[in-house]
Amino acid sequence: MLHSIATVSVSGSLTEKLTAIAEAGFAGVEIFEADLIGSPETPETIARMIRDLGLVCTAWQPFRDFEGLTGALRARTFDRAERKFDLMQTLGARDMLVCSSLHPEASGDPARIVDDFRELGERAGARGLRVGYEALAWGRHINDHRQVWDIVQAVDHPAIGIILDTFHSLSRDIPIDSLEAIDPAKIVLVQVADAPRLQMDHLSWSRHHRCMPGQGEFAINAYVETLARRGYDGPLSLEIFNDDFRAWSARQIARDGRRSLVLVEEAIAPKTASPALPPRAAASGPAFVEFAMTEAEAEPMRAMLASLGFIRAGLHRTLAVEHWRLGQVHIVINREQTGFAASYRLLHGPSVCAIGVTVDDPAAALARAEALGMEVFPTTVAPPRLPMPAIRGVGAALIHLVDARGPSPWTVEFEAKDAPEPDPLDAHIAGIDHLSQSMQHEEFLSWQLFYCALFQIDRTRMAEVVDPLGLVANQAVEAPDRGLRFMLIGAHAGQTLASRFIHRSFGAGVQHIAIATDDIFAVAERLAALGAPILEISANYHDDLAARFDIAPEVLERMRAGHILYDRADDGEVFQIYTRALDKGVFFEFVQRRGYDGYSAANTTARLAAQSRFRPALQD
Ligand SMILES: O=C(O)c1ccc(O)c(O)c1
Ligand SMILES: [Mg+2]
Repeated sequence: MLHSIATVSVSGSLTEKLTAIAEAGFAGVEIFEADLIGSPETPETIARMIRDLGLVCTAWQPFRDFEGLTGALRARTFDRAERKFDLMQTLGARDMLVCSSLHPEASGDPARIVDDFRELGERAGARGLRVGYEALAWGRHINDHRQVWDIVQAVDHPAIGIILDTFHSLSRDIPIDSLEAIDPAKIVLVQVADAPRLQMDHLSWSRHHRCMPGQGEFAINAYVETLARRGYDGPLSLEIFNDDFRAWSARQIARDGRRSLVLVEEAIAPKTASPALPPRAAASGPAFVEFAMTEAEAEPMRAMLASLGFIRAGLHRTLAVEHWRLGQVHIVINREQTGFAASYRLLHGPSVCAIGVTVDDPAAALARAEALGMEVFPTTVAPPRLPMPAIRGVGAALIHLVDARGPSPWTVEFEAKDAPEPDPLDAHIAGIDHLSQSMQHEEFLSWQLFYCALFQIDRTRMAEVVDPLGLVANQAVEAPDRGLRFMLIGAHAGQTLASRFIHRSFGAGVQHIAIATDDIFAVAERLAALGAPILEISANYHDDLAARFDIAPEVLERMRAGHILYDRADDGEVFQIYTRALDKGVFFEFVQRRGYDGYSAANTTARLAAQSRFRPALQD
């Protein structure tokens, strides 16, 4: 199916939109009326631009409030249609989208509507144009594609067909098997948009919360699969009204859109979609987290790591790079003064410049990333360094793809010179539980799609969490065995912890490293002995725990003393300890899960309140 997108889906001027759309590899574009009206370019110039960019104009849209009128109003609307037909011919658009009427005077009488479309079909057909009728979910009389299909059949005109839009059908829970009744030859266009399931009126839901297929909760794949199986092979066109997308980079959003359509096709026909697309990468977990810092910045970092029980396990054989280890948690401090890490440090300050993810087949994962338009970072290294393909991830930091079956970088690249014995805590640390990445809310859906496109990883439900200075969106993506988990934090503009981090680091990145333990009380004791900078939790929190749960008093006292957070859900429970942030940047968590797979929103709120005590005072 031809990949198309409506100009309303991306930000900027019409020419910026068209450029971004062509760059992302779309073949078609729907010209949205408001974008054309707002453009200083003539329709002739825009038509030339569309052609020069190698695009076809899939449709001109929307033509509103057409059907069901009488007298002068009816005459006027046909006159308006003729003018738009002129425009379409200049633009090189063959198809017009007519969306169902909201006009207060419009009649819902099907016979009148059929007459109107028959006449419009005559006029369009005479010019070699077509009209597609779309049911808006909030249309005054027509708000269901089954009604439109009845009308299109009754009109029975070669220039009149149906336009389907997944949002309008699925937001109204219209059964997908109703599509089986539609003659695919009569489908002018299929618009695709996903959305989260929200309780609100359809118009607001549609105009503000649509998202790319795979970013929401609608059964887009089943919808498109039904149409493809029925023989529809016309355009698949994204039409995404989304407040964040309007405020973000047109290029990024267009790229995400293309990626989402490739993924829909992969899901419905895995064999035929694209031979260059290896399957999603099986990832077993984070292999390491690499910090870029200067020597002066490395000193407090080392002190922090040592206070958490990490030991410096090795020094790189050729570079100013250190390997720190606690259990199976590997931290790298890169103090090189040239190269990627140094450039990253210059741009973002001391921060996480790369993470490693262990995958079964790095070459296939890299090929998939490339085929999905992800940015591959060139890495050519000489021994002793191991080749480790890399792609750009959140905040332009690298994701190194580490071969699960390859040699260990810790023994090949590093030398265990003067390494101390592991800390007693070592035996209680399994590995990294998850990494949290803070980002602007506008890019939140983009990174969610990125992870789900590349890895065998799924999303959990999005949660809104309260920071004392604003709401933040939290959404985890996790591998089926939960070996690899990322928590994505979407910060709205403001002073929240996540926003302050983004300002501090000049962009998105890893803010929080959660370490899995099997004994939180052993951790609490050891951290106290080592003098770790523990985040102090309000006594009110532990009083509330006593009210909510039946916890033995002596256990509760140990939690209070160790600043341990606790939650229980179903049959599981979770214990958490947080550290203060290092230089307003990254902080650590120790987490013990007992049959608890979530990310306690209540504890996140308590933790954010505790962290908020260290922010600068607000200015009036
Ligand atoms: O929100 C609207 O008005 C609108 C316009 C055109 C469409 O195709 C659509 O799905 C919605
Ligand atoms: Mg639509």
